[in-house]
Amino acid sequence: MRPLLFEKYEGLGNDFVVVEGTSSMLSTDDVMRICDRHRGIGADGVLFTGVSAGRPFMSVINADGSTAEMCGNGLRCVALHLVRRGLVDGRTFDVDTDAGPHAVRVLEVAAPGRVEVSMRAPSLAPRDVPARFDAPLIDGELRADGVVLHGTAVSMGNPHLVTFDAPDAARLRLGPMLQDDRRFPEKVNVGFATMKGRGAMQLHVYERGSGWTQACGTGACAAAVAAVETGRASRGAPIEVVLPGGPLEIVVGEAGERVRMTGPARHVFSGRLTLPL
Ligand SMILES: N[C@@H](CCC[C@H](N)C(=O)O)C(=O)O
Repeated sequence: MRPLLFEKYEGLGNDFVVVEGTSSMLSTDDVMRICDRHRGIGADGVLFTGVSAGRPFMSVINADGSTAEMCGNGLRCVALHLVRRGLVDGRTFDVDTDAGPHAVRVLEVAAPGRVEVSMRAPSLAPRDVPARFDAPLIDGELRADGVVLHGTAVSMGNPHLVTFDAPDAARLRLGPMLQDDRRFPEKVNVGFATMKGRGAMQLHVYERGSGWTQACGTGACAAAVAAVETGRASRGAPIEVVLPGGPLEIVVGEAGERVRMTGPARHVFSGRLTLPL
């Protein structure tokens, strides 16, 4: 029997159990049980954080126990946690992730907290996504379950496929099918976007390892990048991405530049549990 101290955070309803330490502290089974919404705490994933050799870090394990390279909403929560706990000096610092360092700025600590993240530069190169296509997939034709739709494949450090023309009625079955498409060898987060003018869109994301979520930060960035790449939105101008859990503000920089994401992060409660659950 082992005690575990944890914190519950959420960003637009994308919710996480945050643990100070490294991912080796918990087994895959522990993570799955902790994230179970009926028999555990309930979360879309577990985030591990702390400061190692003077550098803040975050690692991400999805609710099904799989590892993710990056999590946008999670990074806002971790940034808030590091400031609340006094583990960093000031409110502007870098956090190391499996997708590289990301600069964060905690704008507001009191609820509802607000954090700006300089996300890494997106890549559409198939080897980066990764995806088995000969060239970047930009509004490329896809077929799934008899439906013809168009998709753009984007890496935000983790893999995303964004479509703007999937019929609403087909979304629930297309999400899991596209996620398991063998052209995405590491699976893919699938975003279903609808433009609302050039500066706004609605987005639903079927995430790797946690299914349909209230919000996905990297998914919102990938959708904004896809909108810019396909001429639906403009570079350098804020794009409001409205997810089921609420809006994120995304700005896509010039090609090769980073994407800026700004949104809320909230501490929900602190807890202690005894493992194994
Ligand atoms: N919800 C996250 C993304 C979490 C990781 C994702 N499920 C994956 O496996 O890539 C976000 O806010 O970005």
